[in-house]
Amino acid sequence: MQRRRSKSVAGTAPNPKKLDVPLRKLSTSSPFTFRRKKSSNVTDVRIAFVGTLGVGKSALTVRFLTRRFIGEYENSADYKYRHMMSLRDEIVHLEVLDARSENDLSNDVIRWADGVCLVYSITDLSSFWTLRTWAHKIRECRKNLVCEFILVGNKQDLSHFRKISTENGRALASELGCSFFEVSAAEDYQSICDALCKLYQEVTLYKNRRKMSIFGRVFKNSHK
Ligand SMILES: Nc1nc2c(ncn2[C@@H]2O[C@H](COP(=O)(O)OP(=O)(O)OP(=O)(O)O)[C@@H](O)[C@H]2O)c(=O)[nH]1
Repeated sequence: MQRRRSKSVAGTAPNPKKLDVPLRKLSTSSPFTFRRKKSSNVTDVRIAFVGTLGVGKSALTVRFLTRRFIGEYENSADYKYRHMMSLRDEIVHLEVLDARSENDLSNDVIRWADGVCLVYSITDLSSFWTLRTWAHKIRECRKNLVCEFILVGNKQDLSHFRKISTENGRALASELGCSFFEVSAAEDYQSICDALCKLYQEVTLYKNRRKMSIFGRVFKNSHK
C-alpha cells in the first residue's frame, strides 16, 4: 500500500541552523529550558535514529524535539536537526539525524554519529532482527572508535499486535551490550526522553574518557 506523504512538520525551530542535509521545520514551542551557561559547559553530541522502513524514526525524532506526535511524516530524505537542551545543569547541543534507511544502514551515518538509537517496531519481526546485523555493522565500521548505541522498541501502544516480547528486546540488548527501552512515539514523551538522555550520557562518558586518554598520552610523551 502506498504510504501517505504529508507536508513537513509545521512551524519553525528555535534558531534552526541549516546543516548539510535538509532541515525540517519544527514547532516553536520547545520542551526544554533554554538557559545560558558558560560556553565551557556546552557539549556537542550527534545522535542518529536508524531502523528499517516505517518503524517510527521520524515520529520519535519529532516527539523528542517538539513533544508532539503528528502521525504522518515526509520520508523522502535524511533530515538533520540542531537542538539545544538543558540536562542536569549542562547545556547540551544535539545534532539529531532522522536517517531514511531502505534495506541497509549507510556507512556515512555510522561514521557521522556519536550515538545511534537503533529503532524497531514491536509489531514488526524483521525490523527487530535487522538491528542485530546493523549493530554488528556499526561495531565493524567504527573499529577502534566506539559508537554508543541503545535499542528502542517503538509502538508500545500497539501491544495487541505485538510480535516481539519485552523479554526478547531485553535479551537482544544484553547480547549487544547496550541499554534497552520500550516506547511509544504516539503516546509517550518521557520514555523517549529517558532513552535519549541515557544515550547522551553514554556518549559523553566515552568522549571524556577518550579525551583523558589522549591527554594522558600527550602528557607522557612530553615528559619523556
Ligand atoms: N501506533 C503507533 N504508530 C506509530 C508510532 N510511531 C510511528 N507510528 C506510525 O508509523 C508510521 C511510520 O512512522 P514514521 O515515523 O514515518 O516511520 P519512519 O521509520 O520514519 O519511516 P521511514 O522514514 O519511511 O523509514 C506512521 O504512520 C506513524 O504515524 C507509535 O509509537 N505508535
